[in-house]
Amino acid sequence: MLVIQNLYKQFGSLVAVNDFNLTVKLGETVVLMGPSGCGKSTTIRTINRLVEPSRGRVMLNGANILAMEPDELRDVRKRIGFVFQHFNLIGRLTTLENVMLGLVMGGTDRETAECKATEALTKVGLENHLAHRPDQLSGGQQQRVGIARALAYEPELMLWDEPTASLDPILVREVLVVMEELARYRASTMIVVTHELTFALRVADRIVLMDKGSIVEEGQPSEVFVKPVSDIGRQYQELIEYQMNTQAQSLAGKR
Ligand SMILES: Nc1ncnc2c1ncn2[C@@H]1O[C@H](COP(=O)(O)OP(=O)(O)OP(=O)(O)O)[C@@H](O)[C@H]1O
Repeated sequence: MLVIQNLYKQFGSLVAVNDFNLTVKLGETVVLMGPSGCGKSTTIRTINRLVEPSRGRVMLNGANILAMEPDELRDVRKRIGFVFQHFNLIGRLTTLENVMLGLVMGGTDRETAECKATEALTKVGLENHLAHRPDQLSGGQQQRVGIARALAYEPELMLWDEPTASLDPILVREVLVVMEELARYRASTMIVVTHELTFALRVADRIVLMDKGSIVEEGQPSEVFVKPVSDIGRQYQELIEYQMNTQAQSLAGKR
């Protein structure tokens, strides 16, 4: 279980995350949404201290990540997968080597690392691309390598920071399909920052809406998007209605 208590982050005079509290159950998928600049990325990055929060507690299975010494932090980070918007693959390494690299650097022997990396790449449907280099892959495939890199650690918690944001719409789908499968399989607890409404509607167990650094609303998609209680929630509701109406009208026009 992940328990985030009073998480707070200030950049100079700007409060980016303002007393954020959230409890995430094992295997749950929480989607964090909100307007640009409301603090989603900063929140998710403070969980494993890619960004050092100003104060708060992040308890993963009872241990406070924010109070950990470097050695302990390094160990706990092996149990937390992070998928970024930019895949940051190493161009001269193959797909397999890119996924193996972190494991080997973390002390896993090469044979075990190769086994785990192959298994992770198979989970994301890239078992036939092990020897390819990043420039031989599409953006969607490159992001799937990024996902496999996180999965290879068999993480108990996966943090996703806008994993589809740098992909064109056709490639977005292939990444969302992989994410959806992972969420349904409940292999790990997932916190996903995304603007992908369809994914949020279909896959999230819980939606957390943020505005100006604070949580303004949370609940199941059917609550937040159907009976919103916040302005941000109402804006998403209108957007969903608009998209559904537009699609219905264009379908009707084609008949
Ligand atoms: N390293 C930093 N130094 C100073 N200010 C920062 C830093 N990182 C983020 N901020 C500011 O903190 C606020 C929250 O940023 P954050 O990236 O967390 O928002 P976000 O909701 O993820 O936005 P987006 O959806 O556009 O990615 C913004 O005002 C941003 O400019």
